[in-house]
Amino acid sequence: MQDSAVRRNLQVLSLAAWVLVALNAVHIAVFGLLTFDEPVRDGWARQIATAHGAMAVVMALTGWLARRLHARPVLPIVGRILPLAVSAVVLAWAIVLTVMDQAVSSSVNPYVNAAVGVAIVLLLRPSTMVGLMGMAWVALAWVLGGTTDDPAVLATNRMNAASATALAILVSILFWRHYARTELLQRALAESNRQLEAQRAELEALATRDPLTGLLNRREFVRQAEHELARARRLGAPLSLIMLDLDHFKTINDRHGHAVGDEVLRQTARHMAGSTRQTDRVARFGGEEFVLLLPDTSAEQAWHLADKLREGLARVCIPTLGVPVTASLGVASVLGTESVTLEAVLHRADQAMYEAKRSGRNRTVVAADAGTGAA
Ligand SMILES: Nc1nc2c(ncn2[C@@H]2O[C@H](COP(=O)(O)OP(=O)(O)OP(=O)(O)O)[C@@H](O)[C@H]2O)c(=O)[nH]1
Repeated sequence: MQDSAVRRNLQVLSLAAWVLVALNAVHIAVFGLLTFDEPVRDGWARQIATAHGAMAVVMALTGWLARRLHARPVLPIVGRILPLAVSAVVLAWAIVLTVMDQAVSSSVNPYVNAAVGVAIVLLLRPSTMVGLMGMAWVALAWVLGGTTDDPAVLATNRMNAASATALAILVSILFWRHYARTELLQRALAESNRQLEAQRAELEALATRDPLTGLLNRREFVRQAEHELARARRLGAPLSLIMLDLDHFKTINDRHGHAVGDEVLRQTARHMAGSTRQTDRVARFGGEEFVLLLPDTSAEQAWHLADKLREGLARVCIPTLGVPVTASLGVASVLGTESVTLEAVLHRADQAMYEAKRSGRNRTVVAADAGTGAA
């Protein structure tokens, strides 16, 4: 049986078992206190009280076990067979009670109650239910043959039990079908939720990431940088930007092909992302141009990082290239107190980067108005 049905059975059993214990207690009290002058009736009342006592112990154990097993992440085999075993025990017990009752009445009520009770409380596969109830009815019909002398009473008891058996099977099948349909719907819903979530994540990645390098794209970078700039202004904290442009990238493309050019871009992106803090933002701004946003970072600290990046880039190994990759970097910083737009800071970093290109490439320049001068 599916895990969900077994778990649902264990959950229901952990409560239903205690309800049966309470019913057993009421029966023990009533039949234990009843006294009759006739020894047959007196003996019958003791037997009923004893049978309920035995069942109370079984059900208390069942309730305790079902609760423990239900909490387990992986269901052990005992958890899987418990609901079926309990159904069989309850039906066997009801047959015993029914036979005992024949001493004072001709009813099959205990069997009827147990059959309908099992059908309502537990979710069993239709084939299991048919087998179980079929065997129970055959057993009852057979033992009644030994305890009932009147053929009319025997016939009506067997037929009443057969009707209860059929009713229990019908109820059980209806419950099972409802469960199976709900389970299927829930699975379909979970699957479509999973697909929706995957599509949402994919769309978000498409909207915010550069597909080649996986870095933030320009639009998302600008959105996040605006937010960081406003935060820096509010807190009076410094903020720096590094603009990085690969040197002679066109030559790399022309000599080695676009695939190698793309690999250089990917390795550069990996190098940049791997050299920065989690709070920093790295983006591919377009072509072979990258940008880094460094919150809470002064111009001097940013220069150190930029130059470390530049030096590290030469060690990024692309075997087919033969020569090291180099880049020109521009650094611009703002103090928290400064009222400046993101566009203006980006422009300063861009100017500094072009200054690095002009003065020979493979170097880092800090924008003059950031206060540190060129390096
Ligand atoms: N492989 C590859 N090349 C790209 C991509 N985007 C832009 N490029 C190429 O990058 C090259 C940039 O060339 P330029 O702007 O002349 O710059 P450069 O050759 O690096 O020269 P300097 O910046 O002055 O050192 C162009 O050839 C573009 O085709 C890309 O996604 N993949």
